[in-house]
Amino acid sequence: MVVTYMENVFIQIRRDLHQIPELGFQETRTQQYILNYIYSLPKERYEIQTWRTGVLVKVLGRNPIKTIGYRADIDGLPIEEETGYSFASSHQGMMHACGHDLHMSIALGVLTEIVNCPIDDDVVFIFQPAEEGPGGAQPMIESEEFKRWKPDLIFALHIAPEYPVGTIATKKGLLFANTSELFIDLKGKGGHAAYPHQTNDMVVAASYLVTQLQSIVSRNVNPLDAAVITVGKITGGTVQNIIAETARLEGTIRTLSAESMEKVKERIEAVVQGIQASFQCKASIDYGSMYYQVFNHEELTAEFMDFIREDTDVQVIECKEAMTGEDFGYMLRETPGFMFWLGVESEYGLHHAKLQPNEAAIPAAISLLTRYISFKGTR
Ligand SMILES: CC(=O)N[C@@H](CCC[C@H](N)C(=O)O)C(=O)O
Repeated sequence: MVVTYMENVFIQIRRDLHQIPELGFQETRTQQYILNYIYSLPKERYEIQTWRTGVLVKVLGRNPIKTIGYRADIDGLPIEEETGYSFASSHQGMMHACGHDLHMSIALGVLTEIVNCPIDDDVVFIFQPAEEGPGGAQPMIESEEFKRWKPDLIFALHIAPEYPVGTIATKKGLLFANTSELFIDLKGKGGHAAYPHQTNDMVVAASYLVTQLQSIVSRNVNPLDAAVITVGKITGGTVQNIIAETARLEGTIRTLSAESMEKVKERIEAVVQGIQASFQCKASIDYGSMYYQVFNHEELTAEFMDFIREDTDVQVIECKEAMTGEDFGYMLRETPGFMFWLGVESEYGLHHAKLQPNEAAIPAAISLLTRYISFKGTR
């Protein structure tokens, strides 16, 4: 494959951004990088606004009737990178392990193409903070800056390590699950490791709790209506010979339906009450941030899939829904549009310290999305 100068630019941008991952609402260096790049483009072709650590750019159409929205998320994850890249994260304990570095570089590539070759309609590029948490989409939608340029249709992509480069996967209707974070704090009575009868051990209570939580999905949720409870982190205790007075579970709940989310939460509360009674401890539950499901607009999704089938050499796959969460669901609740997976073929998956997306997906996506936006926004 011949890599052109332009392709190299956006691969380099991905690498630059990969080195500076920042957590939700702390993306100040990322924001500055995006702003600096956009300021290098011809100024008469676009308008720009910032919102917290996000950026909104309106590329002005020649004769606009509608506004097309394209959203890219910009935050990283609290993971210590293990890729061995020469351009690995320079921020200790943080990594772009969910591909938002590619999301940003692709969006900047499409933005550049549309600036250089304007279409009829306006296109708003939304660089949104805090997708991984605590959720930037909902407060961004409520902002004056977003309302000022509210799109008439909107789309977003997410990289997919399991699909080859040159593949798009999506479906009409439900694509991603409803999510809720889950934090459970346990407080018992600590003490000497040799005197367990004088204590209420929160390491033991937390262990029982994790095990009991597993029975909710297998025994309380209709097996045809999928759900997930994952406890991703447990902390508790201080040292090997002291019985732990406190423990904390951090996790996430995923359900395909809103009803199952209610049911799962009811059952978690009941199980936690049982733990309080059996271990004579106090427990508190905090659901953190919740994301609304990603539900793709029927006609726009079908049109996008047909566009790919007819107009490009990219392969389109009709995929199943996934238990991933995305706060882009809030944008789709307000504005018709869709989300899709972009194949980047990596041996290691999303949220893995060795995620290594194939960068050939960057120019391919820039080309495809530029053509799609031109098709939607040119009369
Ligand atoms: C695409 C993706 O991986 N999204 C995240 C969204 C996280 C939502 C929230 N922090 C939670 O954990 O519930 C995901 O983990 O699916």
